[in-house]
Amino acid sequence: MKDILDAIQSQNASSEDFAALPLPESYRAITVHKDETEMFAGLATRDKDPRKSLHLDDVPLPELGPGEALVAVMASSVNYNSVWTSIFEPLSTFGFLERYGKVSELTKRHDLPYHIIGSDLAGVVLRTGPGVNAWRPGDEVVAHCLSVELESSDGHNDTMLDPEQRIWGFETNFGGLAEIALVKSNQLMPKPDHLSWEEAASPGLVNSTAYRQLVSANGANMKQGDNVLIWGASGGLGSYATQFALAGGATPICVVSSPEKAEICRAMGAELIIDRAAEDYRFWKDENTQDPKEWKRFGKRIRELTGGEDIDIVFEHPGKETFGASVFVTRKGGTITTCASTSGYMHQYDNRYLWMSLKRIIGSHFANYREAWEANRLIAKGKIHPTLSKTYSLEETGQATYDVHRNLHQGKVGVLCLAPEEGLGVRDHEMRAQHLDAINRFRNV
Ligand SMILES: C/C=C/C(=O)SCCNC(=O)CCNC(=O)[C@H](O)C(C)(C)COP(=O)(O)OP(=O)(O)OC[C@H]1O[C@@H](n2cnc3c(N)ncnc32)[C@H](O)[C@@H]1OP(=O)(O)O
Ligand SMILES: NC(=O)C1=CN([C@@H]2O[C@H](COP(=O)(O)OP(=O)(O)OC[C@H]3O[C@@H](n4cnc5c(N)ncnc54)[C@H](OP(=O)(O)O)[C@@H]3O)[C@@H](O)[C@H]2O)C=CC1
Repeated sequence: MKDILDAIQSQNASSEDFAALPLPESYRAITVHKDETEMFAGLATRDKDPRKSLHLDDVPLPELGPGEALVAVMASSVNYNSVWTSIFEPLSTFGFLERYGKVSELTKRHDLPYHIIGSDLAGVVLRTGPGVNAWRPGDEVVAHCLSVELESSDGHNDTMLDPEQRIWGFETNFGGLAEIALVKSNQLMPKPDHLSWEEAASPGLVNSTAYRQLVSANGANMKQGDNVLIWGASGGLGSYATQFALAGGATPICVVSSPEKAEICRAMGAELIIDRAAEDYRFWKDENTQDPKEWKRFGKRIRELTGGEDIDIVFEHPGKETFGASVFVTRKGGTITTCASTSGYMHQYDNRYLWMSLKRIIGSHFANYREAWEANRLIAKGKIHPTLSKTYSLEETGQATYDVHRNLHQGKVGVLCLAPEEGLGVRDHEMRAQHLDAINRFRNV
């Protein structure tokens, strides 16, 4: 591993040099264990502690198959799916691996008693399998997390519709929170030259998801002037949704839960901000009953901020807690686009406000190959910036995941895998200097 790291850090090793480097038989990786899936039985979601279920293990290097690549991972990031995996909710991910293992001889490799997690990476290609021509050992890359088989025509227009669509490192094994990862080569994209490894690794999953959910015609198809209500606007998804709204000429109405988070949104350029904690919205009277008066109070506040206008697009993900309010505050003909249900997936809303006002709910999930590529291109061009707030070592991934689970973080939380320290891997210093303030906006808040 040391030779691999030396070659990467030299920044001038050739593709042949990388191809000649021997690969280790094993590597360090963050895992959950199949025999521990019941360890939190009976505990409330909040009390399930990722620090107990995430392990740093030595694991054998998987065999490389056709169309695949082994990547030396310099940095990765924590996503909320890392939280779900670590608390075995809503399902243990081993069911996904078992199911994937049944697809073919090659996919059998994924069905193991341990699951190497992680759905983001920035690093360097070490080896490519048969049939890979677009990438070579030594290429500096990031990887998006869409894994598809593409054998069915169902996915040929939009790769997210493939019946064998999976999220790498969540529904497949050999993820990015590790020193080496196994990906399909069509997950690879060029690493933005002006970013460090940990900065480049942090946008992938959430940036692509926000791009499809908000910008793409497969999502809300946002246009100039739209009022976009963004829940968790300084969080993982929200920090990219806010940037897309601003960059696309829309008006974000950012919902956050503290003055510090409100300040981050202001620093991104947002002007209309609601602190849901300070204003104490209680959309639910009790576990089964919502309070439409609170939806109205929230809508009135939005109208105050916008000068009387309602919301064109709601960027939804909290789910149960907020969905009733989201449907209510959307304007006639507007769109609620949802990709998650952090606070509960059995939503309740008043359907009269949906049908009588011709609103639409759009389900959105990650991004297709092209959308992921376009989202990464915007990062590489410096039009959208990483929102990395803090970086942990691989050993500290449990703590990093705990922070996200408990909503103690801002933007994105990074993890150094092979990178010995932060700030390495930048090639285009001139471009970096142009965007330095924006790149560092979420740091140390
Ligand atoms: C990029 C990052 C993303 C995120 O972070 S997202 C957040 C994290 N992800 C999650 O929380 C999602 C976790 N996944 C799940 O909870 C489950 O994964 C799903 C609920 C999404 C799906 O459940 P399942 O059990 O895998 O599949 P079924 O499709 O519900 O299959 C159950 C049975 O129902 C049958 N069925 C499906 N559709 C129909 C239909 N229309 N009519 C009749 N039957 C149907 C199937 O065939 C199957 O049957 P048979 O059990 O016998 O195989
Ligand atoms: N389907 C897909 O493709 C994807 C789905 N997801 C899912 O989206 C969800 C959010 O992910 P991500 O943005 O990375 O997570 P983060 O935790 O980084 O950000 C979410 C933000 O939402 C806000 N929030 C949390 N709970 C509530 C609540 N009950 N009511 C209102 N606001 C709330 C918080 O902001 P504040 O406290 O400031 O209001 C929080 O910072 C997760 O469930 C994740 O699994 C994520 C990526 C892709």
